[in-house]
Amino acid sequence: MKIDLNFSKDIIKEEELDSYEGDIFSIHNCLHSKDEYERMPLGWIDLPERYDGKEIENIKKTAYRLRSNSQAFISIGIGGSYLGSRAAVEMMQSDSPEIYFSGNNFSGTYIQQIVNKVKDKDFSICVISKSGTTLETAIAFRVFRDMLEKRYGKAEAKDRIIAITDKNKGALREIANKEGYETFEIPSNIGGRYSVLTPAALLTMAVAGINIEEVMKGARDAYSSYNDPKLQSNNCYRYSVLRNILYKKGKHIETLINYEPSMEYFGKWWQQLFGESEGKEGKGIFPAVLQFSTDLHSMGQYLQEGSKNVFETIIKVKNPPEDMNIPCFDDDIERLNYLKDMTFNDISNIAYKGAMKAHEEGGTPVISLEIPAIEEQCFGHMVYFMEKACAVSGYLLGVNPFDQPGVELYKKNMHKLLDR
Ligand SMILES: O=P(O)(O)OC[C@H]1O[C@](O)(CO)[C@@H](O)[C@@H]1O
Repeated sequence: MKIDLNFSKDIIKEEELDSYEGDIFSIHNCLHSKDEYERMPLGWIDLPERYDGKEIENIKKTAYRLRSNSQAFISIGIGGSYLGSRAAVEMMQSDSPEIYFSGNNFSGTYIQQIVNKVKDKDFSICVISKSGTTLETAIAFRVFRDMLEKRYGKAEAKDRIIAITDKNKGALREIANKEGYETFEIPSNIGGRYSVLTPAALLTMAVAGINIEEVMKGARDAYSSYNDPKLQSNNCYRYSVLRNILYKKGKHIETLINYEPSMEYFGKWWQQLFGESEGKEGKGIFPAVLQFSTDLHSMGQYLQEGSKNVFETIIKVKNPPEDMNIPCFDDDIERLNYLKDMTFNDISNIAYKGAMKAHEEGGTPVISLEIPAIEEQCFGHMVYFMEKACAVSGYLLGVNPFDQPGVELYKKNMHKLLDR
């Protein structure tokens, strides 16, 4: 598969893109060099090529067991230990068990609601934290671990708890070793927001019935498609360059727009990926997520006539999984029978074209990415496309796209206030 990329040609000229050829060539060689691989957490870059097939088999086995003994499954984690799996589940889950996500906020209401939902069901959990110390995750884990132990006794509860964390470090690794939980590893050279193609997200996906081998196949396909140092033929690098050109033209906000509601969490995953990677040293594009046509009726006003510091990146799905005809009635009071030969997706396409034209005319540049379908291979491909585009964007901007020093400050303040 491939991601097709188009952009507003009257706002960005091909020559502007071409002028980045040399920079891209150097960044490509740097990212793929042995030195950089040893210096930076770049384990994700060749992961689709070298991943451990045995581990995928083990994930599938564990997922099979959990799917057969659980009506509900709770995936506990935040940020990179949450958003990728939720994105996949919302896009592709088709059957049971019910999947809940916890440990991603401090809301007492939210956690109580999940407790209420699973209290009369057989359930199991996985707790995901690379550092093993994230407070949101750790306290939610306490709640559900306690519930499981009270319900099933310690021995059976143990078989319903999976811990996904660093190989050696952190409190979660310590607990898992002490209690004898089954564990999977988040490789130390892959940061949280780049960890979708590791057990961090793959286990939850597999429990949701998603074919993780196909996800990896899509990522492998993307790995070879975007392993080309030539800017002209590499859509992933072209996307990074377009963003950089627009940033330099004063477009400091990028909105990722989906027309499929099931892709909302893919947008949120993308938002963390780019926000945490680029937003530092007083630099970076602010990533925002919009859902069309819903938000055309609210934020569409801003995009059309508001400050001219925004650009749009639209993800268009060529063949959405479902469609429906527009119903036709004899009396036709609302005068809608003229749509009789159309489907919902036909109208969505027309809304897409109409909004894109209007926004471009209003001075908001549009990059459009087209994917063939919402399915496993496309998901894996898109994840890899965005991860690599994000790393290249960070290098173009001159920031380290793999750290997040700003997030640590919030944690420090919170712990001080909690009197730890
Ligand atoms: O997997 P962990 O260590 O719990 O971290 C979760 C998330 O928290 C952050 O560190 C931010 O606090 C993200 O970078 C990360 O994805």
